[in-house]
Amino acid sequence: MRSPSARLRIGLALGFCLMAVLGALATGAYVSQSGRHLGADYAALAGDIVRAQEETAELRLALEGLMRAPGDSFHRQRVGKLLWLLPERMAGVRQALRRSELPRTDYSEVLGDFDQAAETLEALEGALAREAPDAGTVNQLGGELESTLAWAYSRLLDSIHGAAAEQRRLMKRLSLAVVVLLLLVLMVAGALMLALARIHRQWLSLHQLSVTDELTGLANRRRLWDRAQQQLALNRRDEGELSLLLADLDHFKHVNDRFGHPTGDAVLQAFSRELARLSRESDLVARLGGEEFAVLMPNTGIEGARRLGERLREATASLALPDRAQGHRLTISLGLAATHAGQEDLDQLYSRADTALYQAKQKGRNRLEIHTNS
Ligand SMILES: Nc1nc2c(ncn2[C@@H]2O[C@H](COP(=O)(O)OP(=O)(O)OP(=O)(O)O)[C@@H](O)[C@H]2O)c(=O)[nH]1
Repeated sequence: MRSPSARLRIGLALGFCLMAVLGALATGAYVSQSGRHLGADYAALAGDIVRAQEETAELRLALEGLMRAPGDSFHRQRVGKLLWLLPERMAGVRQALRRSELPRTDYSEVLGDFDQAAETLEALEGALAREAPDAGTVNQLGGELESTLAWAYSRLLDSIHGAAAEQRRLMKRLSLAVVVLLLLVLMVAGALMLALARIHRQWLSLHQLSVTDELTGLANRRRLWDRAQQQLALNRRDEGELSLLLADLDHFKHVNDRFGHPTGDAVLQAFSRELARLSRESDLVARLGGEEFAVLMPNTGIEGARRLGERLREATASLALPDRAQGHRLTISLGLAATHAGQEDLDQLYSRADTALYQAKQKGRNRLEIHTNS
């Protein structure tokens, strides 16, 4: 037994396949139909027909002229030429029609008219071939020929104009379809770009959150670790120095117990601001957790780092605390270690700085201790 959601998925997939097949069939039919219409050269065919119409009328006039002046060689030559030209023209139009995209039903009657005109033409040639052609017969046959062909050609022109109009309609529809398609593509591309930009923004803010301490806005332990690893790798190449200063607020439990946890938070935030203010831009200031902080100082040796530590220790003692903690004297203990040319890994450097911090606590707090590598 399939679950309802599986059935729904199968139904959707089948529906999609059906729509895709129907869409493909409809598109194929439309494209082949349009292709036939769009590819047809109706202008050339119409041109041939108009010329044939003119020549038919010309034949009748030439016949009348010849009957008025039977000895006139100009009329004789003209008639002779047109009698040769007319069947040629009909054969040409016949062939063009066969090759054209016009449906046969549109011109089958015209082909019948052509057959009839061919017979009339034959009779006309017979009448003209007599020694003394009868003007009445010749003019009558000429008139019949003209009216048969004029009617046939005008019906043909109507069909061609209809087909050409259809061709123009198709062109318009196709152009509209192309514009709509283009707009759709642009809309989809735009929506895709917006979605990507949004995902990218969300990813950036998520990444930022994952490396930031929520309470203080400082870097967190993970960020400090990443940055320290990079810096140690760099120092191995440029033989630079790297100092790590650990700072731990003294008797912070007492702050929480006496003023409450929210005030303790506010004290941590005030201290963080001071720590960030006193550090250089190239330093990385982080909260490692609880009341323990760290400052990673690239290209800084023990002496420079010690000066920052002392400044920080003094600034903490005179730090303006939140109202509820007024009267409390905040102090910190600091542990410092430095390494040269990335000789140690981060765990070793951290461990030495932590040992120095432990010593500072042991020696009475509110002091800075240095762990040298000797
Ligand atoms: N308000 C607040 N307190 C915290 C936070 N994280 C840790 N603490 C408190 O920090 C105090 C740390 O106490 P201890 O580890 O005993 O250290 P301490 O009291 O500072 O004593 P020493 O480090 O030995 O000077 C505990 O009371 C924790 O509850 C925090 O995010 N906010």
